[in-house]
Amino acid sequence: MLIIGIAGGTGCGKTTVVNQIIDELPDGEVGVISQDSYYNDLSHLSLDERRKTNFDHPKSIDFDLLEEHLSILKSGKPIQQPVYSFLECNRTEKTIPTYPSQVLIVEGILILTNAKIRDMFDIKIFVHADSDERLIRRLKRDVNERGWNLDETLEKYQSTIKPMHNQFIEPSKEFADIIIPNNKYNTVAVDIVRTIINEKLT
Ligand SMILES: Nc1ncnc2c1ncn2[C@@H]1O[C@H](COP(=O)(O)OP(=O)(O)O)[C@@H](O)[C@H]1O
Ligand SMILES: Nc1ccn([C@@H]2O[C@H](COP(=O)(O)O)[C@@H](O)[C@H]2O)c(=O)n1
Repeated sequence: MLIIGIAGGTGCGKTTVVNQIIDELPDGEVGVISQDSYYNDLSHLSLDERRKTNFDHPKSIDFDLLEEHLSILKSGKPIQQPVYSFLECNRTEKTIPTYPSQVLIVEGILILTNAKIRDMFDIKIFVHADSDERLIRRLKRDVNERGWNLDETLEKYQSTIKPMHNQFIEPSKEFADIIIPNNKYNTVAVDIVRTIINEKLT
């Protein structure tokens, strides 16, 4: 199994790049795991308390479970990937059966910050977009899709998202084998990654 890790700050375009990569590949040959599925279970907190959680710190992620799941998939067995609700700020009771595949993409803001997870990747990619681009994309998404208003998003950006990005995410860029500039859609970079994957699949 070839495991590709794709990191980068919030709004840099990780999900978009992953979708562009897999869009033209044969169905079911490339599996995808999102770091978001592995946010800690916060069922013991009220929704109000959960909404105040710092979701940009490495401690917010259950890296032990992610590591266990990657090992199981590597050994050829399926896992039950947790399903995360951004509106509830918590894992749901649902899981998605995820089967071993020849190629597995793992994406998330913090995945290159954890040494054990990093070491499981054959290829490490960091998607870069300037912070103003990322903030604009993030504002639109949080307000339209994730249940936050403009003031809440800006407050969160200044109090946690930006400092956590500078402390943990940006420094993890040094572990990347490939950096994809993504202020604009980067079809050349996407084609290169797809070529690497196709070589593995043939
Ligand atoms: N290169 C790009 N140029 C303009 N908008 C983009 C680009 N890449 C992604 N977006 C948009 O930015 C938003 C965040 O992208 P997404 O892929 O969800 O980022 P991430 O997964 O890194 O948080 C989405 O609305 C997406 O359509
Ligand atoms: N309940 C939550 C949990 C996380 N976030 C934010 O998601 C960002 C990471 O996801 P990307 O798709 O942007 O990579 C991260 O910056 C968290 O602040 C959230 O808003 N709500």
